[in-house]
Amino acid sequence: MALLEVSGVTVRFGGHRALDGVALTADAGRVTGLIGPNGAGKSTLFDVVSGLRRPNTGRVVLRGRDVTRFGPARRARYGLARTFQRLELFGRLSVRDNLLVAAELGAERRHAARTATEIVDRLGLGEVADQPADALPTGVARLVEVGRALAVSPALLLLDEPAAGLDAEETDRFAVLLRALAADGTAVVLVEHDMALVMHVCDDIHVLDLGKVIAVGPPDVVRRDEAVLAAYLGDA
Ligand SMILES: Nc1ncnc2c1ncn2[C@@H]1O[C@H](COP(=O)(O)OP(=O)(O)OP(=O)(O)O)[C@@H](O)[C@H]1O
Repeated sequence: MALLEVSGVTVRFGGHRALDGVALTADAGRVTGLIGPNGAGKSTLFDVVSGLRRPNTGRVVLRGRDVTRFGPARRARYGLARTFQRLELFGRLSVRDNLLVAAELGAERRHAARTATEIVDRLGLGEVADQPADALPTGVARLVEVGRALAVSPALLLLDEPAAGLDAEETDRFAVLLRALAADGTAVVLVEHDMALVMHVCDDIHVLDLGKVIAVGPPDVVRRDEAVLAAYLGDA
């Protein structure tokens, strides 16, 4: 059984179907890409999976449990964590304290300080650990945002455009981190516009266009799919 199984999800905003019968699965130990042109419905699907938006139809099953009616906090207790496109850091708190606050929400809150230190090391944030978050360049702030999600040791990690603002070297390091997280058994779902990164790190990719899944498969298959090429050319 997949760690995350989304089926038949429809979300309507007035007369507009932002999602239309969407299915998505994500497995432990794999990086699953979720791509598509602007407005395809990626963030809306993340909102449905994380419990911020109730779908009009469809189900979200996490670790075998139907969580469709659960709110975000209850889903977090089932092992779900996410990052947002818009950064959600506490600007005046240091990087370490941002991580600490997040770690104190997790099951291992007694070891929060140790967890924060481990994440500082893992993400290479040592030099900025004592700086306030609002003094950070965007790329580094995004890494801290990922660190906050990691602080609760999630089974399912949803990342919404985590590489936006990273330079080439930071992106390479980030790719290594994503593969390491998967190797540790995390199910990672990645929404990302950096296609080179997506094609490099993902095991499987779901492609959304205008609220529908138009292709699913490994990178080599998806990148040659005619419907996918047409959707992206239409966006250009
Ligand atoms: N709160 C809302 N009210 C009305 N329409 C919305 C709302 N949120 C999203 N939409 C619409 O739903 C569609 C899907 O939006 P969504 O943000 O999920 O796309 P996306 O794939 O994440 O796009 P991007 O890559 O630009 O972030 C778009 O047409 C968008 O305008």
